[in-house]
Amino acid sequence: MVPSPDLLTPSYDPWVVALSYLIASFASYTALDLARRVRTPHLSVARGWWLSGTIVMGTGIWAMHFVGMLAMDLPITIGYDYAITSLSWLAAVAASGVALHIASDPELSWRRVTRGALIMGGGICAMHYLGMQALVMAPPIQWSVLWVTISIVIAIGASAASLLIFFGLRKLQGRTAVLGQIGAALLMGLAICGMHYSGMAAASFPKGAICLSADQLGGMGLSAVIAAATGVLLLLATITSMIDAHMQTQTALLAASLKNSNNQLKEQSLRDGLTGLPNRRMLDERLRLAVERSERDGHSFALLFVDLDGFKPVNDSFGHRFGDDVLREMARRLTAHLRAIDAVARVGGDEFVILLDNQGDADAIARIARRIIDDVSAVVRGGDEDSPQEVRLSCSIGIARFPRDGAADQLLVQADAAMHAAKRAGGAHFVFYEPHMSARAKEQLELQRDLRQALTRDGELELHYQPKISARDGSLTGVEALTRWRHPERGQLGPGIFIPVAERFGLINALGAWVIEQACIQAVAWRDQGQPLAVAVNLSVHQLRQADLAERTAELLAKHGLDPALLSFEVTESVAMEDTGHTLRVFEQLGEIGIQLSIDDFGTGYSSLSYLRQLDADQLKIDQSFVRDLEHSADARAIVQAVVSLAHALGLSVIAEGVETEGQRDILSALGCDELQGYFYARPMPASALEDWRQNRSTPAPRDADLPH
Ligand SMILES: Nc1nc2c(ncn2[C@@H]2O[C@H](COP(=O)(O)O[C@H]3[C@@H](O)[C@H](n4cnc5c(=O)[nH]c(N)nc54)O[C@@H]3COP(=O)(O)O)[C@@H](O)[C@H]2O)c(=O)[nH]1
Repeated sequence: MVPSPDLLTPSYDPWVVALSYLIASFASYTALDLARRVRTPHLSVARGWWLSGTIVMGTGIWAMHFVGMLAMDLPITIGYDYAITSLSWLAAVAASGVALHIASDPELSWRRVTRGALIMGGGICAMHYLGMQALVMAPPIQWSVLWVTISIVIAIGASAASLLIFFGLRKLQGRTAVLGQIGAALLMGLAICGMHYSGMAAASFPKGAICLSADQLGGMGLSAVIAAATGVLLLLATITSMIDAHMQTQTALLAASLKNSNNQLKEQSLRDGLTGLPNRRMLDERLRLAVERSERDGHSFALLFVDLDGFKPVNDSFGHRFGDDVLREMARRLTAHLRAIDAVARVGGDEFVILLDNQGDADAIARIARRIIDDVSAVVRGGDEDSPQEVRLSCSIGIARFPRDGAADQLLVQADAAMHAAKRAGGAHFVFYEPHMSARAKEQLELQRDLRQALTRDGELELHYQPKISARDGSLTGVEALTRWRHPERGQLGPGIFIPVAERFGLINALGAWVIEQACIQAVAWRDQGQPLAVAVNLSVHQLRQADLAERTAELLAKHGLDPALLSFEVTESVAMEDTGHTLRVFEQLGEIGIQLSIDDFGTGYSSLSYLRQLDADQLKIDQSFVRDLEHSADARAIVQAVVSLAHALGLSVIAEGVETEGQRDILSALGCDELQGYFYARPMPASALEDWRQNRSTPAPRDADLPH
């Protein structure tokens, strides 16, 4: 522009211009940072960030304007009207508030960009030209329409660009996001300054003009206000970064603790709760890796199946707490023999499997097996000071080697078969697997293969139901679901045959889940027929050890819309007494979702009274061995009497199983049993037969197919 002789010619201090650009960029950076956080799902937090962002951005644009004004040097003293200056600040803040609100929307449409840019650009212009109005000049400032238009276009264009940049930045992560944000802030600073200085170019000050507001905000006062505004910006930026650092630490802590919990859960699902040793699942994984390594490197490895001799009597006579101590001690002794590459897992009550990796030498394996037997045979001391206890156990070991003894999936069965051979030889002994031991192993393998298939097919597995009868009035109180397997070649098989196979080969949880779901479906069907009947399901120890048993059960109940009062679980006494801490927790969780719990085969194990009291059970089921002897043995009657009194004292009901005769029924009723179950009333039968039986209680129930046991 050519200077006009009628106009005052302002000059600009380049350092202050640069400072105005820095302030605009800094405000943009802080505002972008705060705006990013407005998108948090927490409403109150989002509002906080929005308010801070609004103030920072508005104040930043405003401060930039006045620093820009400070950069201008006119040959007269100038000052700004207080009220209009405050209004200009408000205009900047309001425009920023609207812009941030738009920026926090999840989607940015062109309509929104246009609206946002118009409001924000309009707000900036309002701030700028109000700010210029605060400079009350006589004669007034002359305006160039062209430059005013250019400044408005720049303001709106810069606002649109800011919104687009802001949305673009959302997709960036980490360092790239920070660099992107710095770039965007520098660009926005340039746009804001561009608007300001083109707006200034639009203003001309006539020669001889005086500033009527010279006595108001100007000179040191203006500098102080700008310094304060910039201070607010800095303060907010510092607070933001402190909060951010805190949040990042919190997030990192949370992520670490989540990872930790996940690892713990994963670890727990692979470990036996009582001994802390790997469980069957983890053993399978170790085996898979050992086979892979062996096939790749040509190494051999050995699997030792270790079964404690005489553990059950110890457990029965000394109690489960001592039994648990013994198992933990045995786990420790077995582990002591291992190298880092080996593994020992607990696969059953008193059964352990040792994997000796990279070891195929029969002599070396035999030496290790001998040492294990010697160690296991050392005395175990336990109990408390008042009643110290000590026992001496031994163990039988079966050994199978890979690849010498055949396919990887048969190894465990072969080691098991060899272990049984060691037992037959009197125990405290180890035996290497020989092919002639395979008959049982082969049968077990075939059964597990067939059972795996049966679980995926319809119709081979089915539930039979055995009625439970009220001892008081003979009414039907519920049924026990008992699984049957219609094997395509072997005919009907009883659970005594296939449940142990399912347990040994890791199929029991799938089978157990199938049983619970079928029981739910049947209970719903009976309920819908208007004849609701509570169904009791037997739980295996492996199911009880599932960390999410209660959760899965609740899901099944919800899926089928079944009232938990129509489903109950039976857990044998010996299982319930093992790993008591865990059992207590699971019983509590199941109780919380409304599942009734019965302690099955009661009297065959060794239950501590205090533990029984803590257990959240509802019923004791007297084992059929006591019922069998009732009519001839005063001891059996005394035991049943004691169990009934104990149960009732603990608030539990009592059911007797295996009732086969009228005499047994009468004695059990007289002794105070609440419910009775047995062939005297009915054998387990399919659901359809049970419906007939129900309708005609006088007709003898159909016989359960003869099952091989
Ligand atoms: N984990 C799971 N265990 C299950 C499941 N289904 C069954 N089982 C358990 O298998 C064991 C054998 O069961 P089963 O061969 O079905 O025998 C049951 C009855 O048929 C039998 N019974 C019933 N009344 C009498 C009788 O008067 N005399 C007599 N000699 N036997 C009788 O008793 C068995 C029921 O026992 P219990 O469970 O203790 O009530 C057995 O331990 C089942 O628990 C399954 O799905 N999962």
